[in-house]
Amino acid sequence: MLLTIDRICKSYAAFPNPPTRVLHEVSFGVNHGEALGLVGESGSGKSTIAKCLLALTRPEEGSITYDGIDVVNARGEDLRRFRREVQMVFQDPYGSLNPRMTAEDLIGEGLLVHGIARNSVERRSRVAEMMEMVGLNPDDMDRYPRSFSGGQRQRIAIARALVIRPRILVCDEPVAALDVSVQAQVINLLQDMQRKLNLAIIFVAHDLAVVRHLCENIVVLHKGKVVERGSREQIFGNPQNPYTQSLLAAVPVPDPALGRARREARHAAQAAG
Ligand SMILES: Nc1ncnc2c1ncn2[C@@H]1O[C@H](COP(=O)(O)OP(=O)(O)OP(=O)(O)O)[C@@H](O)[C@H]1O
Repeated sequence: MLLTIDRICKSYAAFPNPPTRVLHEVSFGVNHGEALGLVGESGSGKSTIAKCLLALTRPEEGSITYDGIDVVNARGEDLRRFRREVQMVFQDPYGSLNPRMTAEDLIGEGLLVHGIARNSVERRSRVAEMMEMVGLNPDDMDRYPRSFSGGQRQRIAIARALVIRPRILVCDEPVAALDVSVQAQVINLLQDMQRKLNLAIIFVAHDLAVVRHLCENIVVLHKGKVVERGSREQIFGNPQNPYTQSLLAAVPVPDPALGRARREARHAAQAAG
């Protein structure tokens, strides 16, 4: 496993009330090059997990291990390596990009911060190469975010994360703010990057339909607990947990026979208690 999350628990302070626990012994792992979907409704704890595994907040219990690094207690060179190799794309391409920075500055920032490009010429050429890779025109690198469309801004955010060649990309609802037609393009781009760069992707979403195309494995979260995890085929073809079944009921089914089989399986599971 490249990243292992082992029984993490997290509470938030709720003064004057006692702290509220929002994650209960959450465990899962991600392999090299794997796309994993983390799915659950609003408030189920997805973003809190993402923050824990990016070392932006600390769980009170449990451990997170990345390639031999104890993420919760990492310091110095270990923390720097972790911050370089595990990158993030946020939901809102409008809010996550500094409007005063050009595409070149935004995409090239990580090269500066991590001391990867030796000079501005090399940085510019790496930015141009990355822009091409994500389907942007390098001639546009002097433009500001406001002059790009929503989908293009998300491509800038993806290029910005990938330019320093991370091994894991954590995407927190990366297409939720985009038009449906643009969502598929961004998901295809992520899949393309996953394959080309042997990138592991943790794709956080409230909607199972969104993870279906990209993610080989899926973790279903409900009220801060993992209620089911399995391959895409297991989760979509033979879901065991009633909560997963209810999430699936909201996903449009292109194949009527599959829809019927799924309804029958759901009724059988309900009858069995
Ligand atoms: N900083 C905070 N302080 C107190 N409670 C918080 C904080 N952040 C999140 N919570 C609570 O923790 C729970 C999980 O929230 P979280 O944002 O992780 O869920 P989510 O599944 O990502 O939801 P969404 O899809 O709406 O972003 C919720 O009940 C939320 O109200």
